[in-house]
Amino acid sequence: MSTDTRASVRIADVSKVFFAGKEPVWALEHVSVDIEPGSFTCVVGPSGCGKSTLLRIVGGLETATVGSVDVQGARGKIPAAFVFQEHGVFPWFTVLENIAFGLRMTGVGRRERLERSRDWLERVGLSGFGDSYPHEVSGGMRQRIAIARAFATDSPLLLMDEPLGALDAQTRLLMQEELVALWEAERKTVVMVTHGIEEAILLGDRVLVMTKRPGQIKSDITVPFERPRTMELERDPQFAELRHHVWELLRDDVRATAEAGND
Ligand SMILES: Nc1ncnc2c1ncn2[C@@H]1O[C@H](COP(=O)(O)OP(=O)(O)OP(=O)(O)O)[C@@H](O)[C@H]1O
Repeated sequence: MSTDTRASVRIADVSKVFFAGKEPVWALEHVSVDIEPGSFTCVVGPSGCGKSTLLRIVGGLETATVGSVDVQGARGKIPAAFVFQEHGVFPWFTVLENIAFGLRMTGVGRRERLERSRDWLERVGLSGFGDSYPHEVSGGMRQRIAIARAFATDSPLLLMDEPLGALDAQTRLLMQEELVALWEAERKTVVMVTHGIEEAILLGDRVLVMTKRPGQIKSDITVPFERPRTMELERDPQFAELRHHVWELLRDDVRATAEAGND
């Protein structure tokens, strides 16, 4: 494995304020996290606590008001590849062209682009759909395209914002297993925002639990389960215990957020 596939992230005392309406909105306050190369970090927290903002700051789509983010090892042209919940694929490109898009942006030649994209097409189970357009495939398949595109780039850092959030419950379960297997084969550095506690524990090496807004890191949990992991893990009593622990950490802040009507 080349060292290109690994990136580390140092988030140092990051705070973020938005000035959009009458009042400034503090989205994040004093967030410090070190992310190890090749690790899978999941971020959970109440709605509107600043999870996406944190991810966007790490990926350079937003700037921190205070503090800094340092990404090491991201030497390619695309320092971080994003996967969003929806609208992550271009409707005017075929499935194969969508996967190849990230490679095109990094200047990979046509032949290699096609080769790598076809490989990824197969790895995400879409071999027969290379020439289809996104509207011709299911929502689950569209997310597979977005995930394949992110993995196919040379970016050593993948930032995923609720990548499975728009899928129906059963497709989501299947995709969780697929995602964990893909990642275990690649070991890129991943930071993933999710509302799913089970998902975070199944996929992550580590779960960062955030407080309500302004988001702070309330707890930094190391997930103790061996890899490779499958859904079977959910039957482990230790899994249930950890899920309960994370929910206990979240419950009051989730309730307070809901009662305040924050989104
Ligand atoms: N560009 C922006 N301008 C103004 N306010 C913003 C902007 N982006 C985010 N916010 C506000 O910052 C806060 C944090 O938003 P963010 O989307 O990061 O939360 P989140 O935890 O990802 O939410 P959710 O779980 O609901 O997706 C929210 O109150 C949001 O309204």
